[in-house]
Amino acid sequence: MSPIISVSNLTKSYASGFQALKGVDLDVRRGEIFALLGPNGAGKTTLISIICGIVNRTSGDITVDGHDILKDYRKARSLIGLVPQELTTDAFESVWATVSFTRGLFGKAPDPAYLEKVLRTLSLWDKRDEKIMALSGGMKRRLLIAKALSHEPKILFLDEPTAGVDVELRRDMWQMVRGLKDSGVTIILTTHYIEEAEEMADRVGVISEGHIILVEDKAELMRKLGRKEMRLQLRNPLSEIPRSLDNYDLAISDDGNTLIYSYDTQAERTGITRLLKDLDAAEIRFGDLDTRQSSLEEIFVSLVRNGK
Ligand SMILES: Nc1ncnc2c1ncn2[C@@H]1O[C@H](COP(=O)(O)OP(=O)(O)OP(=O)(O)O)[C@@H](O)[C@H]1O
Repeated sequence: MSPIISVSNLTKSYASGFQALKGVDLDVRRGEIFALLGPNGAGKTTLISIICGIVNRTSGDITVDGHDILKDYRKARSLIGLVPQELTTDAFESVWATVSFTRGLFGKAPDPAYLEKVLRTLSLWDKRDEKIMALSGGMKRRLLIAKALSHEPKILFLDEPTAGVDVELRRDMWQMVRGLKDSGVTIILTTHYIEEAEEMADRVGVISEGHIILVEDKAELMRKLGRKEMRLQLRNPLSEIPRSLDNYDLAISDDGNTLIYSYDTQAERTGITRLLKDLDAAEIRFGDLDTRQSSLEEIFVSLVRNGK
């Protein structure tokens, strides 16, 4: 299937001369949730603003569902809903007027039943006659999403959708985004919260200093780069690791009570059986043992560090 968004060799230099994007290639697949991760200033907002036609590119090509975003701007833009980081709507408008107006801006015929469905999904139906200024922060965020959906886009961009949102609302928003995916909308989200990507994304792209340094299936990424740790609670504290165990990637906790063994999840052998034998030979006894897998956060931090 052809990608729904295709970006090739995209560059962006701002008027200041700063080069925010340095030759970005990216395909977004139809119907997926794609998470774009990157540290502050990496170029995430620049990239999505260019795809959405808010910022001009310097060079490169972008198509949205086959439509060139410059030559065929109106068509390309009509397929996209953008949820920006901040609300820019008139505070004196009502919720209903805002979503109706936005739909009209895209030249779509009125469809109160559709807008009602959107507002109900976002738990804003009861607030439809409220003025925006009377909404809570969480409701305002949901209104941004309702606005972005008002013209029935096929693609939804969410720029930091849950920044500064409490845990409960974050979970609600995740659920809502999953529901949108189920209804066939392709979703691209930028986020600082690795947990969000870990929870939601089908694929993850990492951007650093204007380069896409990696695009991968989330599950594959975690399998490939993930490391596991086995933690052994020692019966007697250790101050140093015996020489006989030099071949293992071992560390001791600060208090000396835990021995930590790191191993590759992809390696054919974990080395655990051999390690346990060698520990026995070195007369190191332990009580409890547990394992943990590295998180996407740890993977991300090491990627960005190495990608520089
Ligand atoms: N209008 C502008 N003029 C000059 N430089 C800009 C402009 N907008 C953004 N930049 C610079 O481009 C770089 C990328 O910014 P961008 O907002 O795309 O990053 P980001 O990855 O979205 O960051 P954040 O996570 O902090 O939102 C930054 O160094 C920023 O300072």
